Parts: sequence; C-alpha cells; structure tokens
Amino acid sequence: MFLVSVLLIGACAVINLFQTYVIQDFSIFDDFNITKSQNLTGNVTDLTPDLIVSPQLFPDVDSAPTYLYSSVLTLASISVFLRVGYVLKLFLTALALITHIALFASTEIFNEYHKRDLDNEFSMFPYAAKAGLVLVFLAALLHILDRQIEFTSRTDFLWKDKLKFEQEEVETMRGINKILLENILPAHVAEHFLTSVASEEDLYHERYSSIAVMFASIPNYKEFYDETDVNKQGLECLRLLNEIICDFDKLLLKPKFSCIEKIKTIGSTYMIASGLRPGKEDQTDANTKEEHTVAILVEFAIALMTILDQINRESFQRFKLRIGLSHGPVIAGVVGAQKPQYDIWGNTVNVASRMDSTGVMGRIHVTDDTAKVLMNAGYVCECRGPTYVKGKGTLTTYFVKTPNSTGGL
Ligand SMILES: Nc1ncnc2c1ncn2[C@@H]1O[C@H](COP(=O)(O)OP(=O)(O)OP(=O)(O)O)[C@@H](O)[C@H]1O
Repeated sequence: MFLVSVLLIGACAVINLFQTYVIQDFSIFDDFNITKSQNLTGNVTDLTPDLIVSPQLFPDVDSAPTYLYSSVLTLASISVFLRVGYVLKLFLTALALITHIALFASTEIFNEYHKRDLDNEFSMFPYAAKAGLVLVFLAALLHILDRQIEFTSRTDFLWKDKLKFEQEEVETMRGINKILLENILPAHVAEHFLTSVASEEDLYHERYSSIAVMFASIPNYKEFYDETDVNKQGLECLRLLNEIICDFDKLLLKPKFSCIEKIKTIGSTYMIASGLRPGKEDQTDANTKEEHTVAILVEFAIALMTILDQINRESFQRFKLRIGLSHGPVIAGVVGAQKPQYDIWGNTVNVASRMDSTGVMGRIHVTDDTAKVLMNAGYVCECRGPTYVKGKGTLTTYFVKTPNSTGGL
C-alpha cells in the first residue's frame, strides 16, 4: 500500500514537474521577442527562422485540467493508500496542497486557460484559484474520511485485541477446568465430558471384560484414630492419613503405573483398578494383557507397603496394609450431576473388597482365578485354603508372596 501510494505520488509529481519544466522552458521565447501567449497557443509561425522548436514541446492550453487531475490523484493516493497516523497524513496533504497551489499560481498556462474560458459563468475567478479551491475542499473531505476510517480501524483493533485477550482467558480457564476434571475423573473420561455436551440423563459408562481391582486398607488406623485434645480432636490423625494417601497418590505418577486408576478412598481404604482404558482392550493378546493388568497391581501393592514402612519409621507408627485383589469383568461409569464420581461396579469389585476384608495385615489376598494368572506371570502364591466369604460362600483363596511377606495365615 505504502509503495503504491509512493509510486502514485511520485508519478503525479513527475507529470506536474514535467509540465512545469516545459512551461519554464518557454522563457527562451522572451529572447526571441515572442510573447508567451503566442507560444502557448501553439502558434509557431512567428518564430525566427533559426529557432527550430518542435511543436510537441509546447504544452497545449487544454492540458491545464490535467494539472488539477494529477493533484487530485496525489491527494487521493495520500489519503487512500498511506497507512500512517492522521496527523502525518494531514501534514503530507497540506504539503502536497501548498506545493500544487503554488504551482498553479506560478504557471502561465492557467492564465491562458482562464482567458480562453472567459465566457464561462465562473470566469470572474482565475482558473488557478478555482483549482486551488477544489483541492482545498477535496483535502478537507479526505481528511474527514481519514478521521472516520482511523476511528473505525482503532475501534476494530481494540475489539480484536479484547477478543484475543478473552479467547486466551477462555483457553486458560479450559486448561484449568481440564486439570481439575482430570483430578476427579480419569483423563479419558474428563476428555469425554470436556468435548461432548452430555445431558444429565445420559449415563456415561464403559464395559470391561477383564480388569483388576485392589482394595488396600490400613485396619490398625482405626485404633490409632482418636479425638483428644492432644491430637487436636483427631486433626493430627487425619493429617497423618492425608500424608499416607498423598504418598500413595504420588506413586501413580510413575510411568510404569500409568495404567492404574485411583477410584477413591473409603476411610483409610485405598481403592484402585488397572486396565481401565477404553478401546485399548484388543490391542494385545488377551492373556498377556490380563497378566499385566493383575501383575501391575501386585507391583503397586508392594510399592505401597514399602512407602507405608517408610512412613512408619518416620512417624513411629506400626501401620500395616491389608490388601485384597481380584480380576474380571466390571462396568465403569460416572454417577451424579453435582460432584460427579467415576466408579466401578460388579462382582469383581465385590470380591476384591471381600478379599480385603477377609485378608490378613501385611499380605495380598487373592482369589484362586487371580492366583492362577499371577502364577503364570511368575509370582509365587501360597494357598490359604477354604475361606468363608460373605455372599459368595467358601472360596479357596491365596496369598501372594512378596519380599516383605510376614506370613500369618
Ligand atoms: N464401587 C464400590 N466401591 C466401594 N466398595 C464397593 C464397591 N462395590 C462393592 N463394594 C464393597 O464390596 C463389598 C461387597 O459387596 P456386596 O454387594 O457383595 O455385599 P453387601 O451385601 O453390600 O455387603 P455388606 O452388607 O457387608 O456391605 C461391600 O462391602 C461393598 O461396600
């Protein structure tokens, strides 16, 4: 735009200068006692024979309006194409206006044109004055338009700037919402709620043919919990439980435990599941997947025990984990409109919970099906024998041998 404007202004200036230059050259006719009026009419018959001047060099009086047109073009190109502040534009317009009007006033061609145009009703005004007036009006009009366009452009810019700022704010809020939602829901479920408009009636659910569920409780936490003045009505006990749970949560951040999903804490019981990844069930061989799903929970359980031992050493406590593990089909879903909760249901969950409640402190208690999978994966399982499980009858259950197994059937 700037280049176009400069080119146009330059072209107009060249036209004007060229014409002026030719006119100025007519001063040579003075030396030959020839009046300019004679020359300007293009009459060359009175020239002395030794002066040969090409008739084309004489500007035609009829070309006087082209001065005005090129001046109009100059002002228009300053106004339309130059993308600068209105003050600078005004300055350039004024400069162009003064230059052009001065040019009109100083060149004879306008007088000649005026003389030829005497029968016109506005002929009492010299043509240069009329042209100047037209240019002044045009400059004023263009200036008003410039101000309007600049005002619109500035408002537009401010709106765009505000919109950009608001869009960035929306993106930031979206990011925060995502982080918050991912803290209460698994990442893939959070993604579902962030990307789709789900109504309250739509129940979000997933079916899995084989996932592993683990309940890890601290049975002796109940004995530790006490509401006395010494521990600020139970606050200190809660603080320690929070520390334990937070340390457990940190374990989940390890890449090797990325397939494990924390479901919730129920009192001092930590409930997790592995294999809750929709669409990824068929990717590997079913048996290998099942072994990995169960084995990773055993790995996690061993890590939890190690962490709790560490906390015991630091806080002079004797907490022990009692772990129940089972695997099989479950149904997962999100329930509730306010504070929605992702949870899993099914016989597998009930059995895992029972394995915990009927288990032994410091040991991982599993069903015979789960024990078989673990033994295939290379773990050693000790048969506990027949165990009565409420609602299920008598089941043969196993303890998984771990580096820190304390025995005790
Ligand atoms: N999604 C879940 N979250 C937490 N605990 C669960 C979940 N599903 C089942 N349980 C627990 O599993 C255990 C076994 O459930 P089940 O339905 O077999 O028995 P129940 O009759 O409800 O048992 P109880 O009356 O002893 O609680 C229950 O203690 C229940 O609290």
